[in-house]
Amino acid sequence: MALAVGMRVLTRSLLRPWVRGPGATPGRTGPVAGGGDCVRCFGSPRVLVEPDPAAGFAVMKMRNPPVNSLSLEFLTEMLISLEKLESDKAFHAIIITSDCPGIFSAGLDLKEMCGRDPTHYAEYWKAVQELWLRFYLSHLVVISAINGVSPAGGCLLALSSDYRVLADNPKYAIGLNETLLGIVAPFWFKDTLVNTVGHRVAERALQLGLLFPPAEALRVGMVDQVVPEDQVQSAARSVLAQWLAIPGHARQLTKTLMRKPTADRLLKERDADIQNFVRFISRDAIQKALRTYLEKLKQKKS
Ligand SMILES: CCCCCCCCCCC/C=C/C(=O)SCCNC(=O)CCNC(=O)[C@H](O)C(C)(C)COP(=O)(O)OP(=O)(O)OC[C@H]1O[C@@H](n2cnc3c(N)ncnc32)[C@H](O)[C@@H]1OP(=O)(O)O
Repeated sequence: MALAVGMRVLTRSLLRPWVRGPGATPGRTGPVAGGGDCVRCFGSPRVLVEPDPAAGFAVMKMRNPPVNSLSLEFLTEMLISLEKLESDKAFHAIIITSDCPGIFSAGLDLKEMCGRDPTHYAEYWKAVQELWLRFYLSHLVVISAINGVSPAGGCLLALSSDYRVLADNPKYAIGLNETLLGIVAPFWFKDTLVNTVGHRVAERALQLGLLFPPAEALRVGMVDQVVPEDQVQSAARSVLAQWLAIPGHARQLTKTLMRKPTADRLLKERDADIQNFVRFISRDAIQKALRTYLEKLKQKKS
């Protein structure tokens, strides 16, 4: 409920054309982060959407610096952008990528899960569930152009797409590393991983909290392609052509056939999953583990 209200408010206030200033209207030319012009860009403070309706796709750029951590606001903005693209018949695909150098997404925002009250935890978890459900089941082709490190929730986001292209940089590790934080990946994170890499690889990766560098990620099937860093976006665009050449209804029904049983499990147990999360994350020991982890991240700098 709170998420629905939050989304309505954000839809009105944030989903505006990228063009700034008085009289800005959708469809005008405006500045793109990093220079150049962008025709018909739109978005919100944390999500820039560069549509190419003639080609049938849009690039969704995450820009929640410094690390694209998935805060409640950021999740909500991503959902709104996705919804907008899904409801426009001009779009058949999206490429999701990052605008933060070296980071695809640092995963769930630890500050949303630390030192807050149970109502907040419940609202946050509902938004995390929603993001996964919407991306995992989207009728659009979703390609991840992974141009940075992507632990935990960042990896989940990538795993929710239909195809993953990873930049070949040894720093760009990807995986569900929750156990390293002293927390547990919920069953739908686990199921998404199992569906991608198989049971044995997932079992080992989850227990050890493995973060796979590119060559390893490709070997175990966590990503579909590894390319030189400067070719991630072009490789994602190239592969999209293959996906878009398939009759849309057949591809969509097949995607649903493959993914619905996994999504249904969460849909059936959604409230219980929220309660589990709130109980788990509220435990003193878990709060302590998260605080220690955040502290370690800070100390790493000094
Ligand atoms: C019985 C079963 C019940 C199950 C119930 C459910 C249980 C809970 C499930 C929860 C699932 C959780 C999923 C997650 O996604 S948890 C998040 C995991 N993410 C990570 O481990 C990544 C942490 N970050 C890093 O490793 C590095 O920051 C990174 C490699 C991404 C970038 O390094 P870099 O050196 O470039 O940047 P800094 O480390 O200096 O970070 C810059 C600032 O950003 C802050 N930061 C980083 N990551 C996060 C984050 N995930 N959330 C919030 N904030 C983050 C970092 O602290 C720095 O902040 P300051 O500038 O203020 O110091």
